Amino acid sequence: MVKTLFLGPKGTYSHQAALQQFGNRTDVEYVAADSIPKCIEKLKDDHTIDYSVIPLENSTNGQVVFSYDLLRDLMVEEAKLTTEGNRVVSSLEVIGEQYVAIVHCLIAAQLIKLELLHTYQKVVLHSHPQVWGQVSDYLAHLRQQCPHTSFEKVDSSSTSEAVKIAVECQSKSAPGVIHIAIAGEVAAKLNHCEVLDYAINDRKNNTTRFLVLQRRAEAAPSRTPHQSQVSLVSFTTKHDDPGSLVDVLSILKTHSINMCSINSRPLNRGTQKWQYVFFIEYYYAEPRNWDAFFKEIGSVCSYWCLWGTFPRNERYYE
Ligand SMILES: O=C(O)C(=O)C[C@]1(C(=O)O)C=C[C@@H](O)C=C1
Repeated sequence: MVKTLFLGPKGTYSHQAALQQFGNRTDVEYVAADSIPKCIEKLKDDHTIDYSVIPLENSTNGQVVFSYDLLRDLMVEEAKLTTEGNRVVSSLEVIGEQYVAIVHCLIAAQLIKLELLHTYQKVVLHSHPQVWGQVSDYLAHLRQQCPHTSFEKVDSSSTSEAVKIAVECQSKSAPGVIHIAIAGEVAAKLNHCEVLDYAINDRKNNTTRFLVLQRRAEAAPSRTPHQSQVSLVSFTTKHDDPGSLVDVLSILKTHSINMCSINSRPLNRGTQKWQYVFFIEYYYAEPRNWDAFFKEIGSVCSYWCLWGTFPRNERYYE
């Protein structure tokens, strides 16, 4: 048996991503983690775990910063331990990606007509913080429909956990207060709840991208990427050098490598502010001189980490 971690409990979109990655295998045990950091920490430290699935970005409201910050912290932490020059050889590597269609629903313990929501004094909404930016227009409209109702948002560790919490809170709530979770339909079914409204995300093609990670195999063959593969690299520049970021990106251009994403997160190093870790992803059409490419990257970065090279999931193009 192999074990994969996902942000639980069952019924989360992360659970769906893990099922998509391993679903047709019969030798996989799905282990729910109660936070995104635990998905990384347990994979790193618990060698009975083989894989982990974490959300990375959403097509409506962008980066899942919790995950980017975990990769940043791991690179900074391991820069002190495992480097070849200024290349950080991280203990984890990315081996795949999954795309999950996000279809949010309004979910409650008991069925009520949406048009009666305005009769409540208070609506308490529960969901994962990444969700609020995916349903902001919908919630603004809902508030307009309920001018005398107060609304409160409560963050939870995941969408499916939000459903469980809404049910627990409802059983103890005062009259006139209703607890509603925003999650997927599977989470409603698993918790025997009612869907009050369906597909409430502001953008109907709302999709979240997930990364699949494993511990880096000690003697990992340095993967020379093949066509339609993607590489994820994080790096810090020599901040005070003018054009230091351009120096890194121009190496991609020199080697005719196409960057398909760039993100940054605060470096949070000591008391210095406004310094960043950059994350880039790239792919290319023909094989490259990777040794030369990596040598040049290393020459202009403070330190850098190749998180992995993995097949481009065809759902990227949908
Ligand atoms: O809470 C879940 O269901 C998750 O899988 C986490 C997560 C996220 O962190 O982005 C994944 C997809 C959605 O965008 C909402 C939440």
